[in-house]
Amino acid sequence: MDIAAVNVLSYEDFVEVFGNVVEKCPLIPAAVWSCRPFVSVKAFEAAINEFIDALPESGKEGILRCHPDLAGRDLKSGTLTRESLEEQAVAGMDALSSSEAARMARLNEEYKKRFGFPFVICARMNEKAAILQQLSERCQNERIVERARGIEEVKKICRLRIHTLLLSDRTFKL
Ligand SMILES: NC(=O)N[C@H]1NC(=O)NC1=O
Repeated sequence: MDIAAVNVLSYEDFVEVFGNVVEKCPLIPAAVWSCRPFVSVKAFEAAINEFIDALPESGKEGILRCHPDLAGRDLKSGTLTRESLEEQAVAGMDALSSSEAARMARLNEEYKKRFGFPFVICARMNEKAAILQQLSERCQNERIVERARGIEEVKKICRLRIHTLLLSDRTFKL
């Protein structure tokens, strides 16, 4: 699917296709639909980023809170979204040793307790060891720094999800 095909989608189809480009936040593509026509995929991504940037800080934290923990409860219970499951598998989150899993769980809890939102990182752009290291380092940051950092990671995840959808056969058939 190219940007011309994206631009002619009804809002129902648009939200069906792009509804989870920001994890569990279909409101974002639903809002951005009215910015069409997009001149390019980059412009589509920019419209989403601008919408996110214009949110109050509480809204940005809300976006972060819609993300499942890495190697967390949803992965164990099989309730991750399709996108998140794929991303976590690429980063090896479904194949942690028991000591890695224990460390991840402990640091995820420490992070959430400190900031009030979960640790978010673009799993497709990081390997297991880098994720654990970043989680440990980012636990030391200030809350404002982490909120901004998490949102930048959300944008990276979103960009990769859009690219995957535009390349996939499923989207093309719509
Ligand atoms: N917590 C967190 O980073 N979650 C995610 N990261 C990612 O790439 N996909 C996710 O669901």
